[in-house]
Amino acid sequence: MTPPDDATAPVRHPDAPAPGELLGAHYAHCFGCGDAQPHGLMLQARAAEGVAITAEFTVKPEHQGAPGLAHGGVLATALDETLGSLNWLLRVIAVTGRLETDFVRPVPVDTVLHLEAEVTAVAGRKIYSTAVGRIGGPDGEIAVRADGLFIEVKVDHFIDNGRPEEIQAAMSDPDQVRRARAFEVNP
Ligand SMILES: CCCCCCCCCCCCCCCC(=O)SCCNC(=O)CCNC(=O)[C@H](O)C(C)(C)COP(=O)(O)OP(=O)(O)OC[C@H]1O[C@@H](n2cnc3c(N)ncnc32)[C@H](O)[C@@H]1OP(=O)(O)O
Repeated sequence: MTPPDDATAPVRHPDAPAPGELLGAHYAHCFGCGDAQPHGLMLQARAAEGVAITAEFTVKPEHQGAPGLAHGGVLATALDETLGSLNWLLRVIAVTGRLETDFVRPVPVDTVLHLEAEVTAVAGRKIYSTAVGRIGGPDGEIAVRADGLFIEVKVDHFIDNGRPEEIQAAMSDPDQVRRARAFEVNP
């Protein structure tokens, strides 16, 4: 998870959303950010300065592990989704290769998890990033932390591997196609 010596600083794409702008879901059925997943996290991410974002996720009863507490895997999903959203600021399609999480404090149901994440380095197709999640407000105590290593892929990664029903539906959704095309022509 340590960038190699030849890694470079990340470069924000000129067409990246402005600081403060909501990123929006990359896919309506995404468990992390989609608004068509009633039990999903519906995480909302906003661009920040540089190659960084902030995001919020409210823990619902559906997200419990122990009574009244968020499931650790759900918290890892929130971190994964937040880190994955960073790649939209680079205009790169990338998937999680490795995710290291620290669970520092329990997170009760109804808590708003305030996440902040940034890309720290890029080396070829490898994108290194880090995130924290706080409770009790954006400046509250750190409850979770993660480091991510994302690997850049082509859109074919999804077309070749996804279940055909969903791929066909995504390909015929004009918004989804527009977003994928933007990735392809503005790498
Ligand atoms: C119509 C459709 C529209 C679609 C619109 C798109 C929407 C955009 C959706 C985004 C969605 C986000 C959602 C949240 C983020 C997820 O949760 S993504 C889902 C979870 N992740 C996955 O499913 C990934 C599964 N893994 C794989 O597919 C493959 O292992 C990978 C990651 C693509 C890598 O395979 P590969 O391309 O063959 O790459 P490979 O040559 O093995 O490795 C490249 C480099 O990465 C390193 N590497 C690879 N894996 C690892 C690893 N696990 N640990 C450390 N290093 C690694 C290699 O060592 C190598 O390093 P160098 O030799 O260059 O130094």
